[in-house]
Amino acid sequence: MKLLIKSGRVINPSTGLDEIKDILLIDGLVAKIEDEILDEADKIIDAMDFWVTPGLIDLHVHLREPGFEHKETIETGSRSAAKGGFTTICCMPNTNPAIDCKDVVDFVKSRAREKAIVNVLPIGSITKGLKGEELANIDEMVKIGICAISDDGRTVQNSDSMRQGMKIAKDLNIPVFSHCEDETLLCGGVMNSGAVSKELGMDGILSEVENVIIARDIVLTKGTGAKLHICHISTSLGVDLLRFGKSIGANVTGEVCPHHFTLTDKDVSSLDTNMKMNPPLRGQDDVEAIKMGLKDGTIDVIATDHAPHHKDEKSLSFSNAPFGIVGLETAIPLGITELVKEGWLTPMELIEKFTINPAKILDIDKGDIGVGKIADITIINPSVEYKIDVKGFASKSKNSPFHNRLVNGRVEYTIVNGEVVYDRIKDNK
Ligand SMILES: NC(=O)N[C@@H](CC(=O)O)C(=O)O
Ligand SMILES: [Zn+2]
Repeated sequence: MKLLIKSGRVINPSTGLDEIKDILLIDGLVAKIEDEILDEADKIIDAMDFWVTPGLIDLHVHLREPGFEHKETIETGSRSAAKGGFTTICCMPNTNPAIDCKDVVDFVKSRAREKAIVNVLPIGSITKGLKGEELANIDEMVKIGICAISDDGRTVQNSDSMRQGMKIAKDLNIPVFSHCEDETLLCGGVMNSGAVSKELGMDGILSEVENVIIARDIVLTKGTGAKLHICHISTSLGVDLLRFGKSIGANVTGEVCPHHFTLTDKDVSSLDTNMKMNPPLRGQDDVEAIKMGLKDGTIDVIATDHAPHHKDEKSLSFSNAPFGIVGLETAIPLGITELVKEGWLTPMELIEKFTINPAKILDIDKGDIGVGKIADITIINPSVEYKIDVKGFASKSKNSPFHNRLVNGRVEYTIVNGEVVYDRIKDNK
């Protein structure tokens, strides 16, 4: 099988390449990257005016299988990923049962093999049942192929358990993804604590809830040397703590989600439950700090925290609805609209945070277009303007705060192992 991508703007952060090129893919691998390729091919994609980038990698996705298939399945989540331009996604273990032992890892891997159209890398839990105390059998899960450990959705409240988990992760050379929330400070909050929560009469979530654990885990990684990755940073001080951690040589990286650089707690005023997620939408100062952190390289990765919930669950009152929003199909347009168009990031810097940086954290040979490498590639129209429409989402769930939002940028093709798994025109007929 030969696939020829013609005349696209190839943006490859790992080599700094940003030029118009042709790319030939043969049998799942990149065979040539040249100014002009005249070889015959089974299929030709005209990528004129489009960006051709390494396949996007999402470190933070909730696929909900096993246990919550009414929200999403590995199959539908992978279709949503493909439509969003992601060729590799890491799935969080807060399923039922949790991904906390060999059997559940096996199950996820075999479902992914049968049903997923993108690469799915399971994340194992740190503690059994995500209960934050007794460690899961991390060693046996690593042997059969988890890419990281995390209790995401929860924090390992017990600092000693977290430290022991980090020591094991360090020995096994896998990263620890930390969802940062001190439950003793939480007090049942449902949105950011501040003027807006007061006005609405809603219980607030202090920034301290998040910041205390970010600080704790940086301290713990400084001691253990484990590779720590801070999930979904939403606060200004959280960005400063990450910057400080890096400055003292801690082995730490961090991610932010598109909603945290696009929206603020003012958007919660409507009490739309699609504005409810964890961590919550914060203040304008936090949004500015996140954008500064993205720009100066403190924040390594943009991840979606794709958290599908059924419409009946999101129809509950704001206080009772579950935390979380879908994100796979809106990440690239929000990144282009809010960060590139507004001058915060160059296209190269944006793509870096979706490709080579997450690949480095996972220590996998992806996120880089090079001759001989696996052909995972995303093709993006960066300028087209349109309104996001949740009805078109491939995800089973539609819980997005971005319905009807005017954006620029759209994924045209997603290619995994040299095969087109998403073709906008063909797949939306
Ligand atoms: N982010 C969320 O609001 N929800 C996530 C859990 C998580 O990522 O913390 C979920 O699983 O629904
Ligand atoms: Zn989380």
